Amino acid sequence: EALRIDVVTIFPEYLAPLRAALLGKAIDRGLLQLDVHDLRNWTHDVHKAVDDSPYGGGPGMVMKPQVWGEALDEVCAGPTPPRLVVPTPGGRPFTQEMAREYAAEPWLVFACGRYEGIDQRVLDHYASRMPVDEVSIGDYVLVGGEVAVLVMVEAVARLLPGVLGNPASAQEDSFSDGLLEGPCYTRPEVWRDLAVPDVLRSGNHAAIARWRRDRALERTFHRRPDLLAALPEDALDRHDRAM
Ligand SMILES: Nc1c(O)cccc1[N+](=O)[O-]
Repeated sequence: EALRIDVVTIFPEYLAPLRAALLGKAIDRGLLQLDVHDLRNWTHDVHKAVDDSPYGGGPGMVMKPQVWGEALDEVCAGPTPPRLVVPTPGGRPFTQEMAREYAAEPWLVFACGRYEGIDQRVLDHYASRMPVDEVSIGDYVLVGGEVAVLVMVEAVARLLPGVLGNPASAQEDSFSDGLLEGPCYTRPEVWRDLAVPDVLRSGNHAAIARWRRDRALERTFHRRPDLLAALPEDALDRHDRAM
């Protein structure tokens, strides 16, 4: 059963890249189904208003509950409800583990908020009818949720059987040891006076594995010490610790 994805947004054209390249082919092959809906289709005024000023004052505008209610009632209609995913800076961090969870779902609906966000009552109302996840892809300020949906759909779709040539699980293993990927090289042996590290051309597979792990530990230590701290006690051997 192909994963079904619906996206509701005021900028449907922002989701066009999902129909290009690898993901476009996966859609053509029926590995996933993507439908993008313009939220303004559920407005009834001449200005197609989707937002209004915030109760309590403050800058910016808030997206109106009525419009979202009519849109999601229609988009989420079906015998079994979807999982509703709302990208927002105040959400739970999106992780590879969540991508795996989502790839196992039959139906995901993404609600893209703009402005200061969607009236909270929309999330509260739908939480009584289906799972609602408020999810963040990172601690920086975007203009809306559309780009976050591109990120999440790519991370999820690549896990679906048949989407990638070689099964994604192999690449995911690079995360499974909890370290960052180290440097990689290919031909030529020397490029602009920079040579490939000798060990990688030595054919000594034990030395190569050791060198690669050392580079991964070094990089993780310098760029993501939080990942090192999160490693299980027995993940690092004596040599690792001496790095
Ligand atoms: N960070 C952010 C935002 O500023 C607006 C919408 C969604 C997100 N996010 O998913 O991380």
